[in-house]
Amino acid sequence: MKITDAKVIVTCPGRNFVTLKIFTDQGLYGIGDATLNGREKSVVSYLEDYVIPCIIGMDAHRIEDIWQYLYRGCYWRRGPVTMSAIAAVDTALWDIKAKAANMPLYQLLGGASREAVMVYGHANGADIEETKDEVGKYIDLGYKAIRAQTGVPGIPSTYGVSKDKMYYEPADAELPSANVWSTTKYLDHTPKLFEALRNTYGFDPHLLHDVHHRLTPIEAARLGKSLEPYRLFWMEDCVAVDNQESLHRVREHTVTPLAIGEIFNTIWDCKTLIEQELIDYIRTTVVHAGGITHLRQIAGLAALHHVKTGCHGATDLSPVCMGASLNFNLWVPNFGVQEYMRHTEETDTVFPHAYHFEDGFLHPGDQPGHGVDIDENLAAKYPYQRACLPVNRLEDGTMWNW
Ligand SMILES: O=C(O)[C@@H](O)[C@@H](O)[C@H](O)[C@H](O)CO
Ligand SMILES: [Mg+2]
Repeated sequence: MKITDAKVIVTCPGRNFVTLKIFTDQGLYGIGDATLNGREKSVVSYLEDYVIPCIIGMDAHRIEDIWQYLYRGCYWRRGPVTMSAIAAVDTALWDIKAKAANMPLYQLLGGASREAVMVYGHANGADIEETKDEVGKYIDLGYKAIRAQTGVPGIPSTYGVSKDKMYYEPADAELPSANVWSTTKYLDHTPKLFEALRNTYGFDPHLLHDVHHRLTPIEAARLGKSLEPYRLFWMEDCVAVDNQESLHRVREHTVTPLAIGEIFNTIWDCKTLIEQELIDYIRTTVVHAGGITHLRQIAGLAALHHVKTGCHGATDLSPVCMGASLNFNLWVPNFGVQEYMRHTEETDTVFPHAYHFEDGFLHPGDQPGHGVDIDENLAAKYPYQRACLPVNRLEDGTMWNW
């Protein structure tokens, strides 16, 4: 089955999405997500100018070979732009292969290992009271796992807290908006949130929290220790892990489970953390980590070291990524949880999909392929709008991690 053509579709139904569509000589097509929040056009160019001309004429069934061709063949390996572009090709090809087999994609991976995929939602509020109410709303919706973020007194805006409760989108301006950060205030406040949540809702719901790369290892160790009585499902991105060995410091002090990896792109970015058993959940996802083909290898390495998957699933990952990820998650033996930040209604109509939510779980559906399509006419009504992720400074003006 030959690849006859491919095109990139950029649409902004509330936020930007980049989608690759690959056509074949058998009339089948497949789609893959190539969205890189705040840097979308670099992946568009990578695909249009370099990848698409190479893959036209190739055999669409040779997914592994095409992956290796794009990875080894570009010489400049790894990185978010390259790996998102490769992921889009890979996802579209798995979609095509599953359609050709007339099966949902998870059947090709090895079949379902579970009935459905546990997901976590995002509860957030300006203060502890509001966050408590929001967590309650997610419990009422049937969620078994909930991420909780709250505003910190004395800091004007905090990561993870938004007005649009269901559809949080941090890329909010043409130029990066400026946030202010205080580690001292955050470290004092956060345990109070989880104390309040456990006092109100007990220990049944899984509770998660995202630190978003803001602490040093010893500060992260202190936070992990102070959260131990509230038995979190995980503490995410507690430090910026450019220096991965530094995670030993956190591990030495706390048994709060750790999740890292949403900004990783290859198995090589995960290797130290997994092999040295410095994390409990790996956050790599289909779109930013080279597609199903590569994610499968990461999960295989993780399985050897008791590390479970916890795929990134913020709104900047399109429904196409979500569909592929759910097929992957239904199969992957060492599944942990899937993040599920809901897309807006406009986004959901641009990307008709077979996946559905029920009682805290998502199922990918049983449509042939990954079960997600794109309505190109509708997509064309929402042109690209430049949007950047924020930057973050300490109270004295020093540049910090957002
Ligand atoms: O855990 C998460 O979902 C995040 O850390 C994201 O909200 C992240 O900030 C965005 O994906 C950035 O585009
Ligand atoms: Mg995160």
